[in-house]
Amino acid sequence: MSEHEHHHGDLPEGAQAELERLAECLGSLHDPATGRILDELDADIEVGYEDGTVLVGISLGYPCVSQEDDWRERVQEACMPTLRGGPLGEAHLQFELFCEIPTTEAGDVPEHLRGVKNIVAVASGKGGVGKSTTAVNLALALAAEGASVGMLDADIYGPSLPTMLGTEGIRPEVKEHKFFLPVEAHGLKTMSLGYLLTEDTPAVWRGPMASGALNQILTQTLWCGNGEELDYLIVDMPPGTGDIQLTLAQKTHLAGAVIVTTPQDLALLDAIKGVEMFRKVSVPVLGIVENMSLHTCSQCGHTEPVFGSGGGEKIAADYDTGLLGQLPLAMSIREGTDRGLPSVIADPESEVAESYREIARRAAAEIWLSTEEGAGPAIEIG
Ligand SMILES: Nc1ncnc2c1ncn2[C@@H]1O[C@H](COP(=O)(O)OP(=O)(O)OP(=O)(O)O)[C@@H](O)[C@H]1O
Repeated sequence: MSEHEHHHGDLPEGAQAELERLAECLGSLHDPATGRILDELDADIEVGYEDGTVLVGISLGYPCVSQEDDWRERVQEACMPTLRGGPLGEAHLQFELFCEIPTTEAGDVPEHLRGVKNIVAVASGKGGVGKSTTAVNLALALAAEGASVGMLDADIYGPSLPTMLGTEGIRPEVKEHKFFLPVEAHGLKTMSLGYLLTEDTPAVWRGPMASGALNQILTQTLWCGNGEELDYLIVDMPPGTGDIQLTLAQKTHLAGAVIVTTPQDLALLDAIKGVEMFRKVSVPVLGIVENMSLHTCSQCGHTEPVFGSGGGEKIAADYDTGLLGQLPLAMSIREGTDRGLPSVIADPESEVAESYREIARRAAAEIWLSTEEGAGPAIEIG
């Protein structure tokens, strides 16, 4: 992410006070991902003046490049009434949005995880609810919003990442006889048990071998070489809330967890177990994603809640967490992951892709809130 520039210029008379008023107006802008105003956030607001141009910069703690035009419009709207008729009334307004991704402090970070700023688990109480599909689209959406992202497929029962990203058959390179190098795909750094287990691995061996192999890829994947950083590492957890999941949650120094559920009652009960599991190990639950919540008939366009409605919202309220978003049961979502092109990259302009990006911004904004609680905004004028 780019560094802030500092702007100085010869200020017309009365301009300093004008810039201060502008900064004040900007502080009351609403941030859609957190639902708070900038004054309540640890957002940096910079207001400057140079050669007939008023320069405004806002820096947020989650990736959101797709939102720059929207912010520009709102900044213009907020500033114009103040500027009009004042000493800077003739000035142009130039706006830039910055994203500065915070780091979740994780105590003693092992060598292979150094440089990974935030590890996020995507979990579900039971299998088949679309956890892996959500995880891969979330990872791609964070990357589309400007973050550097890795994805670890820790689903020992059915590693699906290679299929979802079209990387089947690739074997990770090994560095210094010690580390696996992640496999790059669609801008993500990825690692999966699927790269290590072959089709010939006998089914009876899969369980025990898989947990050994999982331990190996957890401790031996070199996510960041040469001083690079990774903003987010998304971990696709094995489904369920048993010992494996609990150990994994404890071992991976998580910044937070996203729980995926369908609106069916049973899946919801399982989702509650998921929320409780992460609470037990003090991992913040970033929110709930309700998957397959509506079905749009491809024939007539009619939309209906096949598995019931409002469930995700209810757990979110009952368990003091947020509903990050809802995804419809859509053929395009399944087809995308089946052919190695998840919705976010197959059709970035689609409503589904926008839903995933919104979920990504909200989840990342929750991490920002949990790392910066109570810090307050920094305002620079000059
Ligand atoms: N919103 C959706 N609409 C249509 N199909 C979906 C949707 N979400 C997921 N699917 C499909 O449902 C199937 C199961 O999804 P996925 O593998 O993501 O679930 P999972 O919860 O990770 O399962 P597992 O427990 O096997 O790991 C896949 O074929 C996937 O393409």
